[in-house]
Amino acid sequence: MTDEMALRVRGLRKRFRQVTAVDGVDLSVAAGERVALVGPNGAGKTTTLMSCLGAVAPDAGTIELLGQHTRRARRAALARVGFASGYLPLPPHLRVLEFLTLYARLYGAANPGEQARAGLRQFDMDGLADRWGSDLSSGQRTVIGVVKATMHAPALLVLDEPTASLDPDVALRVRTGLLGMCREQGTALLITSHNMVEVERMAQRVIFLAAGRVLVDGPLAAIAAQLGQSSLEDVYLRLQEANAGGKATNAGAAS
Ligand SMILES: Nc1ncnc2c1ncn2[C@@H]1O[C@H](COP(=O)(O)OP(=O)(O)OP(=O)(O)O)[C@@H](O)[C@H]1O
Repeated sequence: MTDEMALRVRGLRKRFRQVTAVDGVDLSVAAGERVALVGPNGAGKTTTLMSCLGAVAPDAGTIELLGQHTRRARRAALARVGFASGYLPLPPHLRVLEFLTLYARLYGAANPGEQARAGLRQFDMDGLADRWGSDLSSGQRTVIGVVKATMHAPALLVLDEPTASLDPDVALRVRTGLLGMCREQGTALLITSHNMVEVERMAQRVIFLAAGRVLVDGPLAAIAAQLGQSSLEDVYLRLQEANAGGKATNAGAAS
């Protein structure tokens, strides 16, 4: 882990026609830190992530990825970032190992086949190596997407609802693999999820977004204590209630 920030976003704004999706978001993820972005449907989580990754062009704001301003040096920064979500497709006419080996080659691995196998082992998914992309279930495709996103040991891993379509056993394997990787390699993590148990297990800090704005940002224990709640689920419901009533709660620690 270095002193370099993995991600620093300031004043991010994005509007889609009549909808303000992101309305002045500031957030940061330190090197090696695990942060969850949570909030109700339509809060602006995916738009924030996509802006950070360059897939959405923001209307305003600055984004620094791994010390690089994305307007100037996005490509160099993105080479050290991994991204996975439950909605990315897989090529149907490649076997899983071929697909991963192709990516390992693109990542510049010295031994792409071995790197692909190691990626599958990390998530206990060796059994899928010879399966065709077209034959995988949506959950299996999701896990292979996570393997693809992590094989090159990224400095920052961005995950958009990575376990939404996974059964509890596979979701546990994915979480265990990810946490092991973050600890061993010092990978920073920015994850969105609607599963509050998952957020409690994966994240050291939680950023709660509603209507495109950050309501709370801080370690879960500090937020829970400040709001007098015992679980993230209760914190979530309390914040959503306050936000719906127009009383945004500023319970957060500074990012
Ligand atoms: N390409 C787009 N065109 C028009 N509106 C969009 C587009 N993408 C997102 N939006 C709108 O922006 C708002 C934020 O959407 P976003 O997908 O970022 O929310 P989210 O927090 O990720 O939601 P969810 O939890 O449901 O995935 C929503 O009102 C959505 O309808």
